[in-house]
Amino acid sequence: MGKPPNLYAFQGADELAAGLRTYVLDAQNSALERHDVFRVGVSGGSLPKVLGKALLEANNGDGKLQFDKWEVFFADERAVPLDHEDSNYRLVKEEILDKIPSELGKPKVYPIDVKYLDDIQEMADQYEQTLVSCFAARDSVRLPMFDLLLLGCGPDGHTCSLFPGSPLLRETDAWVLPISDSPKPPPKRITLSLPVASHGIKIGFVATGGGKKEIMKQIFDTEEGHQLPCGLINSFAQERVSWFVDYPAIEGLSFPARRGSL
Ligand SMILES: O=C(O)[C@H](O)[C@@H](O)[C@H](O)[C@H](O)COP(=O)(O)O
Repeated sequence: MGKPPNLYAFQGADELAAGLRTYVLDAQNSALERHDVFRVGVSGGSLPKVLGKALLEANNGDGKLQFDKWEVFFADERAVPLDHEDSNYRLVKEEILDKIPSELGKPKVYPIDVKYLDDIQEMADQYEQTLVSCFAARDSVRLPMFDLLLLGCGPDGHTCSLFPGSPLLRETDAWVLPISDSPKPPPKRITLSLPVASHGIKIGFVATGGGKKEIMKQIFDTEEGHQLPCGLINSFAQERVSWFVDYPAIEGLSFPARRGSL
Protein backbone atom coordinates (compact mmCIF):
# COMPACT_ATOMS: atom_id res chain seq x y z
CA MET A 1 0.00 0.00 0.00
CA GLY A 2 1.35 3.42 -0.97
CA LYS A 3 0.55 6.63 0.78
CA PRO A 4 -2.83 8.35 0.23
CA PRO A 5 -3.21 11.39 -2.05
CA ASN A 6 -2.18 14.78 -0.68
CA LEU A 7 -4.99 17.20 0.05
CA TYR A 8 -3.95 20.84 0.33
CA ALA A 9 -6.61 23.32 1.41
CA PHE A 10 -6.32 27.09 1.11
CA GLN A 11 -8.35 29.92 2.51
CA GLY A 12 -8.90 31.72 -0.78
CA ALA A 13 -7.98 32.00 -4.45
CA ASP A 14 -4.74 33.92 -3.85
CA GLU A 15 -3.39 31.38 -1.37
CA LEU A 16 -4.40 28.48 -3.60
CA ALA A 17 -2.72 30.10 -6.61
CA ALA A 18 0.52 30.53 -4.65
CA GLY A 19 0.46 26.88 -3.52
CA LEU A 20 -0.29 25.65 -7.04
CA ARG A 21 2.54 27.78 -8.41
CA THR A 22 5.06 26.15 -6.05
CA TYR A 23 3.78 22.72 -7.05
CA VAL A 24 4.03 23.43 -10.79
CA LEU A 25 7.50 24.95 -10.42
CA ASP A 26 8.72 21.85 -8.54
CA ALA A 27 7.27 19.60 -11.23
CA GLN A 28 8.85 21.73 -13.96
CA ASN A 29 12.26 21.76 -12.32
CA SER A 30 12.43 18.03 -11.74
CA ALA A 31 11.21 17.34 -15.31
CA LEU A 32 13.86 19.65 -16.75
CA GLU A 33 16.56 17.87 -14.72
CA ARG A 34 15.24 14.53 -15.93
CA HIS A 35 14.84 15.19 -19.64
CA ASP A 36 15.07 18.91 -20.41
CA VAL A 37 11.42 19.16 -21.37
CA PHE A 38 8.27 19.65 -19.28
CA ARG A 39 5.22 17.78 -20.61
CA VAL A 40 1.97 18.97 -19.09
CA GLY A 41 -1.60 17.86 -19.72
CA VAL A 42 -4.37 20.29 -18.79
CA SER A 43 -8.17 20.09 -18.53
CA GLY A 44 -10.82 22.68 -19.19
CA GLY A 45 -13.52 23.93 -16.83
CA SER A 46 -12.27 26.29 -14.14
CA LEU A 47 -8.71 24.95 -14.24
CA PRO A 48 -7.15 27.22 -16.92
CA LYS A 49 -8.20 30.36 -15.06
CA VAL A 50 -6.80 29.14 -11.72
CA LEU A 51 -3.63 27.97 -13.45
CA GLY A 52 -3.23 31.31 -15.23
CA LYS A 53 -3.46 33.07 -11.89
CA ALA A 54 -0.92 30.67 -10.35
CA LEU A 55 1.57 31.04 -13.18
CA LEU A 56 1.22 34.68 -14.10
CA GLU A 57 -0.09 36.57 -11.07
CA ALA A 58 1.20 34.70 -8.02
CA ASN A 59 4.90 35.34 -8.70
CA ASN A 60 6.71 36.01 -5.46
CA GLY A 61 10.22 35.55 -6.78
CA ASP A 62 10.20 31.84 -5.94
CA GLY A 63 11.63 30.49 -9.17
CA LYS A 64 11.61 30.74 -12.90
CA LEU A 65 9.01 29.36 -15.26
CA GLN A 66 10.77 28.22 -18.42
CA PHE A 67 7.88 28.16 -20.83
CA ASP A 68 10.12 27.53 -23.83
CA LYS A 69 10.70 24.03 -22.37
CA TRP A 70 6.99 23.35 -21.87
CA GLU A 71 4.93 21.04 -24.07
CA VAL A 72 1.24 21.52 -23.38
CA PHE A 73 -1.33 18.83 -24.19
CA PHE A 74 -5.06 18.60 -23.54
CA ALA A 75 -6.29 16.04 -21.00
CA ASP A 76 -9.63 16.41 -22.71
CA GLU A 77 -11.00 18.59 -25.46
CA ARG A 78 -14.35 19.35 -26.97
CA ALA A 79 -14.84 18.64 -30.71
CA VAL A 80 -15.34 22.28 -31.67
CA PRO A 81 -13.27 24.82 -33.62
CA LEU A 82 -10.32 26.22 -31.67
CA ASP A 83 -11.90 29.66 -31.40
CA HIS A 84 -15.28 28.29 -30.27
CA GLU A 85 -16.54 29.35 -26.84
CA ASP A 86 -16.54 25.68 -25.71
CA SER A 87 -12.92 25.04 -26.75
CA ASN A 88 -10.51 24.15 -23.95
CA TYR A 89 -7.69 25.32 -26.22
CA ARG A 90 -9.31 28.75 -26.47
CA LEU A 91 -9.61 28.89 -22.70
CA VAL A 92 -5.96 27.94 -22.15
CA LYS A 93 -4.91 30.42 -24.83
CA GLU A 94 -6.89 33.29 -23.33
CA GLU A 95 -6.15 32.56 -19.67
CA ILE A 96 -2.49 31.58 -20.02
CA LEU A 97 -0.75 31.51 -23.41
CA ASP A 98 -1.70 35.02 -24.53
CA LYS A 99 -0.63 36.46 -21.16
CA ILE A 100 2.87 34.99 -20.92
CA PRO A 101 5.47 37.78 -21.02
CA SER A 102 7.77 37.23 -23.99
CA GLU A 103 10.91 36.98 -21.83
CA LEU A 104 9.54 33.76 -20.26
CA GLY A 105 9.40 32.02 -23.64
CA LYS A 106 6.50 30.33 -25.42
CA PRO A 107 5.26 26.80 -24.74
CA LYS A 108 4.80 24.35 -27.57
CA VAL A 109 1.09 23.60 -27.61
CA TYR A 110 -0.66 20.55 -29.07
CA PRO A 111 -4.32 21.29 -29.86
CA ILE A 112 -6.71 18.82 -31.52
CA ASP A 113 -6.67 18.64 -35.31
CA VAL A 114 -9.89 20.39 -36.34
CA LYS A 115 -9.82 18.55 -39.69
CA TYR A 116 -11.53 15.72 -37.78
CA LEU A 117 -14.37 17.62 -36.11
CA ASP A 118 -16.89 15.30 -37.81
CA ASP A 119 -15.04 12.08 -36.96
CA ILE A 120 -14.12 12.00 -33.29
CA GLN A 121 -12.72 8.45 -33.43
CA GLU A 122 -10.24 9.72 -36.00
CA MET A 123 -9.62 12.84 -33.91
CA ALA A 124 -8.82 10.67 -30.87
CA ASP A 125 -6.55 8.40 -32.95
CA GLN A 126 -4.72 11.40 -34.37
CA TYR A 127 -4.26 12.91 -30.92
CA GLU A 128 -2.90 9.56 -29.72
CA GLN A 129 -0.44 9.69 -32.63
CA THR A 130 0.62 13.15 -31.47
CA LEU A 131 1.36 11.67 -28.04
CA VAL A 132 3.21 8.76 -29.64
CA SER A 133 5.47 11.11 -31.55
CA CYS A 134 6.14 13.31 -28.52
CA PHE A 135 6.54 10.62 -25.87
CA ALA A 136 8.35 7.94 -27.96
CA ALA A 137 7.25 5.21 -30.27
CA ARG A 138 4.11 3.45 -29.12
CA ASP A 139 5.91 0.09 -29.22
CA SER A 140 8.54 1.10 -26.75
CA VAL A 141 6.27 2.93 -24.31
CA ARG A 142 3.27 1.18 -22.81
CA LEU A 143 1.80 4.46 -21.63
CA PRO A 144 2.86 8.08 -22.09
CA MET A 145 3.97 9.52 -18.77
CA PHE A 146 3.16 13.20 -18.35
CA ASP A 147 5.45 15.13 -16.03
CA LEU A 148 2.33 16.82 -14.73
CA LEU A 149 -1.38 16.41 -15.29
CA LEU A 150 -3.60 19.22 -14.05
CA LEU A 151 -7.20 18.13 -13.80
CA GLY A 152 -10.57 19.34 -12.62
CA CYS A 153 -13.27 17.44 -10.74
CA GLY A 154 -16.90 17.75 -11.78
CA PRO A 155 -19.73 17.80 -9.22
CA ASP A 156 -20.49 14.18 -10.25
CA GLY A 157 -16.87 13.06 -9.76
CA HIS A 158 -15.90 13.09 -13.44
CA THR A 159 -12.48 14.16 -14.56
CA CYS A 160 -11.10 14.75 -18.05
CA SER A 161 -14.14 13.57 -20.06
CA LEU A 162 -14.33 10.33 -18.07
CA PHE A 163 -17.78 10.24 -16.50
CA PRO A 164 -19.06 8.00 -13.67
CA GLY A 165 -20.26 4.61 -14.94
CA SER A 166 -18.97 5.20 -18.48
CA PRO A 167 -17.72 2.13 -20.39
CA LEU A 168 -14.70 4.28 -21.31
CA LEU A 169 -13.44 3.69 -17.77
CA ARG A 170 -12.75 0.06 -18.70
CA GLU A 171 -10.43 0.93 -21.60
CA THR A 172 -7.02 -0.60 -21.10
CA ASP A 173 -5.37 -0.16 -24.49
CA ALA A 174 -6.12 3.20 -26.16
CA TRP A 175 -4.39 6.33 -24.85
CA VAL A 176 -7.01 8.75 -26.19
CA LEU A 177 -10.73 8.03 -26.51
CA PRO A 178 -13.66 9.64 -28.31
CA ILE A 179 -16.92 10.34 -26.47
CA SER A 180 -20.08 11.28 -28.35
CA ASP A 181 -22.60 11.51 -25.50
CA SER A 182 -20.90 13.50 -22.75
CA PRO A 183 -23.46 14.28 -20.01
CA LYS A 184 -21.76 17.68 -19.69
CA PRO A 185 -22.18 19.64 -22.93
CA PRO A 186 -20.93 19.74 -25.56
CA PRO A 187 -21.50 16.01 -26.19
CA LYS A 188 -18.63 15.32 -28.61
CA ARG A 189 -15.18 15.25 -27.05
CA ILE A 190 -11.93 13.36 -26.81
CA THR A 191 -10.26 12.43 -23.54
CA LEU A 192 -7.20 10.74 -22.15
CA SER A 193 -8.03 7.20 -21.07
CA LEU A 194 -8.02 6.31 -17.38
CA PRO A 195 -4.66 4.45 -17.54
CA VAL A 196 -2.99 7.53 -19.08
CA ALA A 197 -4.77 9.98 -16.76
CA SER A 198 -3.51 7.92 -13.79
CA HIS A 199 0.04 7.66 -15.07
CA GLY A 200 1.38 11.20 -14.56
CA ILE A 201 4.53 11.60 -12.50
CA LYS A 202 2.47 14.16 -10.66
CA ILE A 203 -1.29 14.62 -10.92
CA GLY A 204 -2.82 17.81 -9.54
CA PHE A 205 -6.56 18.29 -9.09
CA VAL A 206 -8.08 21.70 -8.52
CA ALA A 207 -11.57 21.88 -6.99
CA THR A 208 -12.97 25.03 -5.43
CA GLY A 209 -16.20 26.31 -3.98
CA GLY A 210 -19.01 24.89 -1.84
CA GLY A 211 -20.49 23.25 -4.95
CA LYS A 212 -17.72 20.63 -4.68
CA LYS A 213 -18.11 19.72 -1.01
CA GLU A 214 -20.58 16.82 -1.47
CA ILE A 215 -18.49 15.17 -4.17
CA MET A 216 -15.30 15.72 -2.14
CA LYS A 217 -16.93 13.86 0.77
CA GLN A 218 -17.92 11.01 -1.54
CA ILE A 219 -14.48 10.73 -3.13
CA PHE A 220 -12.45 10.93 0.07
CA ASP A 221 -14.76 9.64 2.81
CA THR A 222 -16.71 6.78 1.17
CA GLU A 223 -15.89 3.41 -0.39
CA GLU A 224 -18.27 4.07 -3.33
CA GLY A 225 -16.40 7.28 -4.06
CA HIS A 226 -13.33 5.24 -4.92
CA GLN A 227 -15.19 4.00 -8.00
CA LEU A 228 -15.81 7.52 -9.34
CA PRO A 229 -13.34 8.66 -12.03
CA CYS A 230 -11.53 11.03 -9.62
CA GLY A 231 -11.54 8.32 -6.93
CA LEU A 232 -10.09 5.77 -9.35
CA ILE A 233 -7.20 8.13 -10.15
CA ASN A 234 -6.67 8.64 -6.39
CA SER A 235 -6.55 4.85 -5.91
CA PHE A 236 -4.21 4.16 -8.83
CA ALA A 237 -1.81 7.04 -8.40
CA GLN A 238 -1.97 7.45 -4.58
CA GLU A 239 0.69 9.88 -3.32
CA ARG A 240 1.46 11.02 -6.86
CA VAL A 241 -1.87 12.86 -6.62
CA SER A 242 -2.25 16.27 -4.96
CA TRP A 243 -5.54 18.08 -4.56
CA PHE A 244 -5.69 21.88 -4.38
CA VAL A 245 -8.95 22.99 -2.83
CA ASP A 246 -10.38 25.91 -0.89
CA TYR A 247 -12.02 25.66 2.53
CA PRO A 248 -15.64 25.67 1.24
CA ALA A 249 -14.85 22.60 -0.91
CA ILE A 250 -13.81 20.54 2.13
CA GLU A 251 -16.43 21.67 4.62
CA GLY A 252 -17.42 18.64 6.70
CA LEU A 253 -14.75 16.37 5.21
CA SER A 254 -13.23 13.71 7.51
CA PHE A 255 -10.17 12.95 5.33
CA PRO A 256 -7.29 15.04 6.71
CA ALA A 257 -6.38 18.14 4.72
CA ARG A 258 -3.18 20.10 5.12
CA ARG A 259 -4.22 23.72 5.50
CA GLY A 260 -2.41 26.72 4.13
CA SER A 261 0.77 25.30 2.59
CA LEU A 262 2.33 22.39 0.72
O1 LIG B 1 -13.52 20.15 -20.60
C1 LIG B 1 -14.04 19.81 -19.58
O2 LIG B 1 -15.28 19.70 -19.44
C2 LIG B 1 -13.17 19.58 -18.41
O3 LIG B 1 -11.92 19.14 -18.74
C3 LIG B 1 -13.80 18.85 -17.26
O4 LIG B 1 -13.28 17.59 -16.99
C4 LIG B 1 -13.63 19.75 -16.07
O5 LIG B 1 -12.30 19.75 -15.66
C5 LIG B 1 -14.54 19.35 -14.94
O6 LIG B 1 -15.85 19.35 -15.41
C6 LIG B 1 -14.45 20.31 -13.79
O7 LIG B 1 -14.88 21.55 -14.21
P1 LIG B 1 -14.94 22.79 -13.21
O8 LIG B 1 -13.55 22.95 -12.69
O9 LIG B 1 -15.38 23.93 -14.06
O10 LIG B 1 -15.93 22.40 -12.16
